[in-house]
Amino acid sequence: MALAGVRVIELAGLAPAPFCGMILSDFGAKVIRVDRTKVAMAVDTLARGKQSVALNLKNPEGLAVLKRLCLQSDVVLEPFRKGVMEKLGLGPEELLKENPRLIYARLTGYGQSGSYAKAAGHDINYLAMSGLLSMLGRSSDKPYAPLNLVADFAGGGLTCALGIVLALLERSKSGQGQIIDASMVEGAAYVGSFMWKSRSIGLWNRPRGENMLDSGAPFYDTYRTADGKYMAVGAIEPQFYDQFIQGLGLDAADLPAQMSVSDWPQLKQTFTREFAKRTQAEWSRVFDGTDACVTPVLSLEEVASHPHNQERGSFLRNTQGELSPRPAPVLSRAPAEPRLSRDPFIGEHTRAVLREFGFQEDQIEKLLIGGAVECNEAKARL
Ligand SMILES: C[C@H](CCC[C@@H](C)[C@H]1CC[C@H]2[C@@H]3[C@H](O)C[C@@H]4C[C@H](O)CC[C@]4(C)[C@H]3C[C@H](O)[C@]12C)C(=O)SCCNC(=O)CCNC(=O)[C@H](O)C(C)(C)COP(=O)(O)OP(=O)(O)OC[C@H]1O[C@@H](n2cnc3c(N)ncnc32)[C@H](O)[C@@H]1OP(=O)(O)O
Repeated sequence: MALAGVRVIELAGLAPAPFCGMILSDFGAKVIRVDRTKVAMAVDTLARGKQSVALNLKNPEGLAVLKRLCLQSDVVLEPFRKGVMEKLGLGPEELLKENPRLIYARLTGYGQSGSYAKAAGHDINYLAMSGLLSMLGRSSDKPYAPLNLVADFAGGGLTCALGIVLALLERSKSGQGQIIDASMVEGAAYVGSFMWKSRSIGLWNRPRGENMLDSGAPFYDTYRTADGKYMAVGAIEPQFYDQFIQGLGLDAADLPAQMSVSDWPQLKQTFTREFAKRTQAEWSRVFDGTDACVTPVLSLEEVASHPHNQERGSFLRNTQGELSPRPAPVLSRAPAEPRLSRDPFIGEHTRAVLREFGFQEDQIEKLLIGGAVECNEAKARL
């Protein structure tokens, strides 16, 4: 796998950093998640392939353990508010001084500088600050966040993983580590570069929800079918639009021109009426095998059994029976090999990891007794 041999210390966080860690793990890195002690249950649902060590960072011995793990690793991934790691004495200056090859990734909402740097926030706040949220939503409705996909995951976890991979690549030439300042505001804005840069061609001249790609256009929207499901239409180019109109059983000569914006509301009504006449399965049979760019809106329960996804093996099931997307993209020689075993219990690998990092048995026992670390091997064996 592409990242085999890379050792990552991931400080447990909420959603973006766990996703970043899972990407690295899926592609072969050894990812050790540092959890708190005395926690009943892991809230990281993106823990595929990770190991868990439970350390009490408010205990000087626990802190010393973390420092040792970081100094013997390639990457540290931290999801805390600006200044937390420095307060612990584990800021990048300290660690890079002792391990100059270390890649120190800091995944935050607002970045390491600026007046918001220390403020609490979540995806919706970062999305709002990126400018993108103002663009998202239906006509005459308020802005609408598409789950927490854009800032937390695309602009946060994924962008941070890209930064780590770039830093690893650069380190293979320079021998030097570096600090990654991954701000979800900036990551989200960057993911939205097309929106920014396509303003010059007038793609976003109209109010929210009234442009071609934001559900304003009748040929780029979803439509309800007779069985209460939906079809997605993305028939932008004229040759594909023609096939769409044909599939609906309409005659283009009876309709206004595709790009006549003032006629879009009327066209939407026509398409709405037509789609309501058949079920999703019936419309899928009409459009499958054409270039009309019309597809069923599949539920999470349906995606894995759709023939196309099934043929490619796009979803995988772990040993617990849970279904999830397989890692993307697919590399031809060194593809991801995601683990199918269950996620780790908190502290399941404390002892094994400490041994691997050179701690002696008597030292481990002392750390356990003193409450600096916690071990849950027994729970894992039940
Ligand atoms: C929209 C998403 C978030 C969705 C996540 C939801 C899925 C979950 C959110 C709440 C969860 C529920 C909740 O926890 C209650 C239940 C708990 C139960 O166990 C499970 C069920 C729950 C219902 C649970 C269910 C789900 O998990 C939830 C619903 C997002 O947008 S995520 C993006 C958030 N933003 C960022 O990540 C940006 C960077 N980070 C930050 O800005 C801050 O970290 C943040 C997120 C604002 C949190 O601030 P906070 O004040 O809490 O922390 P920090 O200032 O960062 O400081 C951390 C302190 O913790 C100390 N520490 C860390 N590790 C250890 C350790 N091992 N031992 C000891 N101490 C530790 C660290 O030293 C800091 O201490 P100080 O404050 O003293 O410096």
